[in-house]
Amino acid sequence: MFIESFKVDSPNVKYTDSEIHSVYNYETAELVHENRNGTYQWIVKPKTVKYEFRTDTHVPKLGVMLVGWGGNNGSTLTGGVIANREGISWATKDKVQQANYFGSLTQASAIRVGSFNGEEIYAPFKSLLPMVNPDDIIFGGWDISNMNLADAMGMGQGLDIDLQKQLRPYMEHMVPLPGIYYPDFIAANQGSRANNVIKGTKKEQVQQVIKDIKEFKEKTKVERVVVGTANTERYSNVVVGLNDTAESLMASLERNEAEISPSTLYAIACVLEDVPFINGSPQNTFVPGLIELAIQRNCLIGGDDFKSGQTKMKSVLVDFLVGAGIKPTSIVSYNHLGNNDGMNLSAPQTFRSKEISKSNVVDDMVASNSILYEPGEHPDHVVVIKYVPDVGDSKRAMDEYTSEIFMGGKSTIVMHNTCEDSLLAAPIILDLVLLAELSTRIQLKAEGEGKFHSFHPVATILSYLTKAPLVPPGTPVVNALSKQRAMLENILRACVGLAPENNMILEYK
Ligand SMILES: NC(=O)c1ccc[n+]([C@@H]2O[C@H](COP(=O)([O-])OP(=O)(O)OC[C@H]3O[C@@H](n4cnc5c(N)ncnc54)[C@H](O)[C@@H]3O)[C@@H](O)[C@H]2O)c1
Ligand SMILES: O=P([O-])([O-])O[C@@H]1[C@@H](O)[C@H](O)[C@@H](O)[C@H](O)[C@@H]1O
Repeated sequence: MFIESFKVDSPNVKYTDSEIHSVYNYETAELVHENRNGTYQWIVKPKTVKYEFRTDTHVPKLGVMLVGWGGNNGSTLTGGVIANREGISWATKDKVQQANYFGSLTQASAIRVGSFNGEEIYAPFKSLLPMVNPDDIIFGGWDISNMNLADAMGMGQGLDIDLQKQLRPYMEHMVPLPGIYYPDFIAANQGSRANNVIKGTKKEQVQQVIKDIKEFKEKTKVERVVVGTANTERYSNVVVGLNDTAESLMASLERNEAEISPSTLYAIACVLEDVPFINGSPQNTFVPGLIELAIQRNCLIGGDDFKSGQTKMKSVLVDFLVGAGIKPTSIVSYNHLGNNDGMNLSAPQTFRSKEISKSNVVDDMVASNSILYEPGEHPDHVVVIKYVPDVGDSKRAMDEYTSEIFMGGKSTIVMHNTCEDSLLAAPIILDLVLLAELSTRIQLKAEGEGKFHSFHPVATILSYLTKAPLVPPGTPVVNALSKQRAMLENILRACVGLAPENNMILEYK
């Protein structure tokens, strides 16, 4: 059975007019290596840590400003939210289609709440804690192209024509603010777009972005703003004295250093303005100096690179294979597509950013099983992306997974996936901004800690949505999709006094 909402009745949770306060016993375990009876043994010591969570239940009016707003994903997301907000339906060659948020974890997935008269009860994921209603989001942002959002949506080829026609009146007046443009960081084929750029030094550009954010807040009266990047750049060189610390990065800004990328400049502006910043693109926007700056100023940053298609599937399949004791020995991921990101990725330097973010996704799963892999051993892993204009946003992905099975056997799994790239990514962007905003309303305190505090500013909680999760120094990177989703759901369950979903359903055993 499915219910729309619920409240928890437990001594571990208290609802007030302004917050949800919960107490949660976090069950974990620590190991010691001890000499027991003359031989060393690994001893596991279960440990319970009492946490308290406080969630501010005031849901703010949210503004979302996208870097690359006039791109395929930015225009598609904007159009999709307007279509949902206005209840637009449109004719396709198959049927009359209603607007929906399919592909969004927060808007279209469910959680198991418990049982009622022996029946399993499920509820919307978004019913766990008060979240922003995406229909209410106010969009804005920057682009190096001054194309209005209606025309940009048309270029994107993601949304049906009849829908685009209905959306045009809402979007044709939306024009991105001038962006920060340095051709060295993107493919040369992007140069023809650059007719809408902020002049001045890098410091002046940062100051302009801060001014843009302030003016956006004033004009729209939004209470909170979250910024996301949506444009692929080449990696920035990380250099001691240039961007390795917050101090060196800010000094480099003063010196107008060429190696500070546009996306890092936007990120600096956001951190200085205490605006959560999400990197949906593959490059290392978050150079060490920027990470240190965000930590110093306790400003949420999250990324990298939306996890939407091949890589999302890879983080499921490799987890299944390794978890089943099957040894992947080669993984070949090929895709071709014809959208502007595909054209941008046709340059070696920008492709390299994507190759990195798509390749590291199996590292944690491989490293978790020394029965299958010797230390340092890993599958052959190849990523190929080709630009084929004719297919537009309809990405064609082909993956081949070869594994060793029982007694020298071989298993080869081949997958083919065709999808509109922007229709996969847009709901991911939505989840990222909604969950980033929600996480800034959550405070926690472990036993022994004197006071409540926010989550660590490097938002590991968002890792389910990113190909290459950004984690605080020393934190393990988890890419397995099921673990990432369970982590996110269980943290939100703890905030409302529900136990982690352990799938044991002992009542039926
Ligand atoms: N399925 C997906 O579409 C998917 C999945 C994962 C990641 N991504 C990433 O999301 C990002 C956006 O994808 P897209 O399809 O919308 O790309 P896009 O090329 O259509 O849009 C990028 C936009 O950014 C603009 N831009 C470039 N440099 C800029 C700058 N310095 N400042 C402001 N604007 C700038 C461009 O003019 C363009 O309008 C890319 O980095 C892509 O790799 C997309
Ligand atoms: O999400 P995913 O399918 O693994 O990876 C995709 C790439 O293969 C594609 O070429 C690129 O344009 C998209 O931005 C996305 O990053």
